[in-house]
Amino acid sequence: MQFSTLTPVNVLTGFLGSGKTTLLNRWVRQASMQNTLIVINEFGDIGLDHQLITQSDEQAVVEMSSGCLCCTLRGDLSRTLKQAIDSLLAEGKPAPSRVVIETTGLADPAPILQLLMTDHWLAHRFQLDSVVCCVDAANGEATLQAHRESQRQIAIADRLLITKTDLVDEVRLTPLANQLASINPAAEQWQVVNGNLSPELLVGAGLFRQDSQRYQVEQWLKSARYSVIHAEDVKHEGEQQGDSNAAFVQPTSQPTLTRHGENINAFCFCVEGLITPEALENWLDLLMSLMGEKMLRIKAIVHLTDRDEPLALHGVQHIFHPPTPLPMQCVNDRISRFVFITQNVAPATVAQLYRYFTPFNSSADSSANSSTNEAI
Ligand SMILES: Nc1nc2c(ncn2[C@@H]2O[C@H](COP(=O)(O)OP(=O)(O)OP(=O)(O)O)[C@@H](O)[C@H]2O)c(=O)[nH]1
Repeated sequence: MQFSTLTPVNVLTGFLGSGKTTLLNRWVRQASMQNTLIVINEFGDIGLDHQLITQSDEQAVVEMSSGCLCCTLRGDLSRTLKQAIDSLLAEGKPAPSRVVIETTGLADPAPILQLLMTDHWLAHRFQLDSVVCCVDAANGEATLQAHRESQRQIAIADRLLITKTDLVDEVRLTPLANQLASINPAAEQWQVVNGNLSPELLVGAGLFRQDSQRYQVEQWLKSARYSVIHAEDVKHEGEQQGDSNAAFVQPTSQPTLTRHGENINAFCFCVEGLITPEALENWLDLLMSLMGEKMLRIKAIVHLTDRDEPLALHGVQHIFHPPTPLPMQCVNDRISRFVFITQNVAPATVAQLYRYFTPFNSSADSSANSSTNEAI
């Protein structure tokens, strides 16, 4: 098995004023962050954040201003990284061993993740390690109610940092923490004052861990944190009425909706038994063409009929990373698990569309054990 040599990328997001720069300033001073390239994206011609970052010989800081990386500056990320790396090499310095991208406070992180997957130059050199999102303990709840961008930043994150906890008491903190968990049940939550947090807690959420040279499947997928819907529980109308051309009926489990207008749904869809590559491709194609914009993030471990080893899939909106074949010993069973983080997509819809491409009983002839996941 060839191990990944791609440079890890950490995306630091969070709403305006949530404490990103304060955190970054502390973060990059840590010894483990030596040889990190920091990319700061700011609105406006005169960016200030980069001036707030303590610079040293060990790190390079580059700034991308005059627009937002998630909309107008997409093509500029590869150019910026390439130029920065070229000038480091020209100065006789090593290529960076990590890249941290601080987004603007209004950025939707999804397009930035997409960019890492779709830009040829980037995809062959870098891989996402974690999305870290700062949430202001004092203003977080109000921001969540008012700004869709904030909901999406939280939904897509691997780590949620509740900042400025010195400004609020437990009575205000607990509802915010619960709210964040309802939007993103799998993200680790940490409380941070003035950016003071161990850097190890910010990295290492990716599938491949550089430090251990191993794939950490369950730490990456965190499927047990989500409410679960099983393919086997979704009834096809034809199974009840003997009419294979009929439409689908509702599955047994109902979606859990957050109390936000945007209804961010995070759930895990499990399939026991092997899936044909055709069924997987057709199902995902249909999902992406019907509701790609609403698919904030998809992670999956899939067992297919045409191969022994499992595949890891990672998608953002309608874009998928090339599948990563995993060593068999990375997983404990042969259950395929799809984690969906969506905006306004009901688990029922995802499950019903899956059944559309799988003939009756195809998922029932499994020798796999039943899932160990539990609904939240
Ligand atoms: N009391 C308190 N203030 C904090 C904390 N973290 C950050 N701040 C302050 O909050 C303000 C905004 O922090 P920044 O780090 O600039 O936030 P940002 O997310 O980079 O802001 P934008 O670049 O505007 O999106 C600054 O005045 C910080 O000093 C904290 O933990 N406690």
